Amino acid sequence: MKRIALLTSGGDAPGMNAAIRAVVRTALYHNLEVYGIRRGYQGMIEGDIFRMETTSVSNIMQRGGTILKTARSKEFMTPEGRKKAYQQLQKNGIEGLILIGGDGTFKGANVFFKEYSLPAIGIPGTIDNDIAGTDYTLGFDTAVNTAVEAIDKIRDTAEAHDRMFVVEVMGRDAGYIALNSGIACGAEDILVPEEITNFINIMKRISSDKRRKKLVNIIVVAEGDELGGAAAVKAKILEAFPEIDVRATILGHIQRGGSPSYFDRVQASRMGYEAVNAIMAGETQVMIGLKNQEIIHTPFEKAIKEHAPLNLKMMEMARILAS
Ligand SMILES: Nc1ncnc2c1ncn2[C@@H]1O[C@H](COP(=O)(O)OP(=O)(O)OP(=O)(O)O)[C@@H](O)[C@H]1O
Ligand SMILES: O=P(O)(O)OC[C@H]1O[C@](O)(CO)[C@@H](O)[C@@H]1O
Ligand SMILES: [Mg+2]
Repeated sequence: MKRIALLTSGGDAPGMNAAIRAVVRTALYHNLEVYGIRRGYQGMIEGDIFRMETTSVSNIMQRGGTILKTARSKEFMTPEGRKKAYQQLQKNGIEGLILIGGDGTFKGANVFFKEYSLPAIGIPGTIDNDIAGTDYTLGFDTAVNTAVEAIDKIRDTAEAHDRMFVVEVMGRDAGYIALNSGIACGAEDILVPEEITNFINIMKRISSDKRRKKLVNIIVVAEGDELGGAAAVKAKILEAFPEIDVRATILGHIQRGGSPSYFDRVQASRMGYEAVNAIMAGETQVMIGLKNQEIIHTPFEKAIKEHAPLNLKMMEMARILAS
């Protein structure tokens, strides 16, 4: 293999730039030519491809976002779109791909490989931490720390006013950010999509807190919880307790930005380095992941079929510790 290409796709995540740097520098060390594709699969379709050198990745490790930009491409979901993408890769002599993204990105890679047999290696980059076959996805650590800093600030004002807050964190179908930021901030309740929320229990807890004059309450809800987000949960609380002073806050995209933590930078460096080694060794359709702190290779098929399980024992622990 002489020439590979690299892209970031789906939601951006802190640490993507550190992974890009690791891929480019490792590839160049092994005399592989490396091309960057801007805006994920959409840029692949449009031929937005450029040669990368060692200086292309200088001074990017500490930056959030992705210098390659990212996108969600509807066109790549169609056979015609993927055909155009393949033609662009052929035109540029690309023999292998390294993809940094979430489960959707690897689903796309899987379909693409079935059609065109182009080798591809994945690096899990999503703040959601929801990919099976890895304990960790890039960006999760930074995103949780951002959420924790924000919720701590919300608790200050909640304490000052004796108020209840419902705080919505990201997680379309995953409760990792909610569970971990909730534990770290001592949230009184944590609502996640992986567990059916028992609202009766929440009402019982609020009644008992009221009896013992505990008025400050933080409820962390993942955006994908079946009850709905912060606004829906607030409305349900007011239905049951119209007298309670409650506010809803949506943390939103603040969780996706910012300088990556040391942990995200180190894991991104390890994964980027390993992705190049894997593609050079002739591997394909595997995602580089972490299990028990060690690098592992997981087939895309497995990574996309399952949802990473949430440790529900930690939900129970969180309830006991916050009681
Ligand atoms: N079944 C599929 N077939 C072809 N392409 C797909 C498929 N699923 C996803 N893709 C492509 O991958 C892109 C990224 O997927 P998606 O938007 O789900 O984000 P992701 O990679 O899961 O990241 P995140 O969840 O962190 O935002 C999609 O915009 C689409 O172009
Ligand atoms: O606003 P966008 O870019 O569609 O992304 C929102 C989604 O992306 C994620 O943050 C993952 O990156 C999800 O948790 C969230 O639902
Ligand atoms: Mg996803």
